[in-house]
Amino acid sequence: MRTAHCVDTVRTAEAALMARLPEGALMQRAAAGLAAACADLLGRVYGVRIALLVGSGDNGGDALYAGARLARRGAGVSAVLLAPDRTHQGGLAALTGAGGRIADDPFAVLATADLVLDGIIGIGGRGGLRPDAIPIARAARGSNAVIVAVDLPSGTDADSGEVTGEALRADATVTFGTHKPGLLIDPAREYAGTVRLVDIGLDAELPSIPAVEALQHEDVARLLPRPSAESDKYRRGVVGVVAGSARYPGAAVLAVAGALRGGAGAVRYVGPATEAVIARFPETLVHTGPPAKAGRVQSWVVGPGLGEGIGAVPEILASDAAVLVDADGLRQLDPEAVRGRSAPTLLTPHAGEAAALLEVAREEVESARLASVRELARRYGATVLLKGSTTLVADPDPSVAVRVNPMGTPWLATAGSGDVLSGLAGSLLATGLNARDAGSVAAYLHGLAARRAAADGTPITSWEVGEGVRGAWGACVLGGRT
Ligand SMILES: NC(=O)C1=CN([C@@H]2O[C@H](COP(=O)(O)OP(=O)(O)OC[C@H]3O[C@@H](n4cnc5c(N)ncnc54)[C@H](OP(=O)(O)O)[C@@H]3O)[C@@H](O)[C@H]2O)[C@@H](O)CC1
Ligand SMILES: [K+]
Repeated sequence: MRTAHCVDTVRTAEAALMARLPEGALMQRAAAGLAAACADLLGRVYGVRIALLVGSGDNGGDALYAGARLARRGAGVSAVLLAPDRTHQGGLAALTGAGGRIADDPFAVLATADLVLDGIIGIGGRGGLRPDAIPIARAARGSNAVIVAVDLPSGTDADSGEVTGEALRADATVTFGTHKPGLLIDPAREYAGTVRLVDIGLDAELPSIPAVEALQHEDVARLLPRPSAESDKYRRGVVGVVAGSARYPGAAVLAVAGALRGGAGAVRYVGPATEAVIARFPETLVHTGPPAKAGRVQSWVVGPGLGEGIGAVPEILASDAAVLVDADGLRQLDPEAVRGRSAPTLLTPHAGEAAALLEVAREEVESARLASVRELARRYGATVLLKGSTTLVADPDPSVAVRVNPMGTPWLATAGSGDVLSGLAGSLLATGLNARDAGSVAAYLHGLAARRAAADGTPITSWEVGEGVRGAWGACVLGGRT
């Protein structure tokens, strides 16, 4: 599991650790890890030209001490001081003592740099870059240098992943002690590039429950259902899929495709697209009457491609099975009917649907994804999976870590992929996973399936994503064992 903690938590942990260590020890650990990461990225240090962008805080101090280490190994290091009268004095002395210098002309230094270290602001920053830093950040981005952000890309918000002004887009970020939520959540994540975590000994001081966490192969492998010798199809779980319409029969087929690959023992399809479903998947149990008469299920998936036919939603919400509500099912969703449920409930909106549920503009959701998913989970008293390039899954209990899916790919932005995801997550719910695990494991498998299918750089269809779930499942189980 990759975990991320918020700034206040990091500060508290840092204070507890610092109280036991000699002054400056933490910054030296950070700088040593940062310098080593830069050396790895560059492949060599001697003769390399490095520009440090140095702000007024300790983030700049890290950059200066790392610059001093690299200068001692033969790099030509120049520091661009954005707040000359508030520069970290110890760091500056270390840099000049190691042969580094203060840049007279930032633009000339940036034009020839091989590597730029962004130490403008770290976890103490507020808002985007200030006006004096903007032309310098643009010159850095416009150069041929590799840009390495210190702790986080300057101008991005550490806690929320929001980017409210201009920020410096990095090729790599070296972060200290723990990930920050913004390094995992869009839009800030896109500015971070490849993220490397440097251990500075903070782990023992950090709370065991992070703010945000991301599953990895071994976590998924641990959560995936496995049938036992006594399992029959009913004990493995039955998922009911209420999806599709005369206008959108394909949504039913794709939701069933996902459901068949999520580990449930049987899939019941309820709706008008029985012929299309059976033609593709003869193993599906089909029913054309109301869901209540379809037979027992452990979970319902309701919504994909229903169009105007959303009459079954209240009936399904009133059932005692786990319920996943997606797409058209989210329209006219009654918060009281959702909040009153005792069985697990998972809502799976994309940004537009989430915006409608929150009665805000779609851009507001996209720019504040973490806050939006938390607010939806709170309002509906349900687990919410907010789809997107970094899909988030929030529990209604705010003390539970929000899961972020690290397996997204832009190729998944294709018609029908959400239908596959709903079926898959609903199937995992039927096997007994709780809503947060079902949603986050489904998002992971779905993303991994898409990545594998698009590995050769060609566009993929939602059908192929469904087909790829088996391979993704296998990759997690095999990867999880190693
Ligand atoms: N915690 C840890 O475990 C460890 C932390 N370490 C390091 O310390 C870093 C945190 O250092 P920090 O607290 O000094 O804050 P930091 O981000 O450098 O600067 C904030 C200053 O910048 C200013 N400012 C604010 N917004 C701004 C903006 N938009 N644009 C421009 N300036 C802006 C604001 O001052 P103002 O100008 O508002 O008076 C504020 O005082 C952390 O990220 C990590 O790198 C490691 O060394 C070791 C372990
Ligand atoms: K930074």
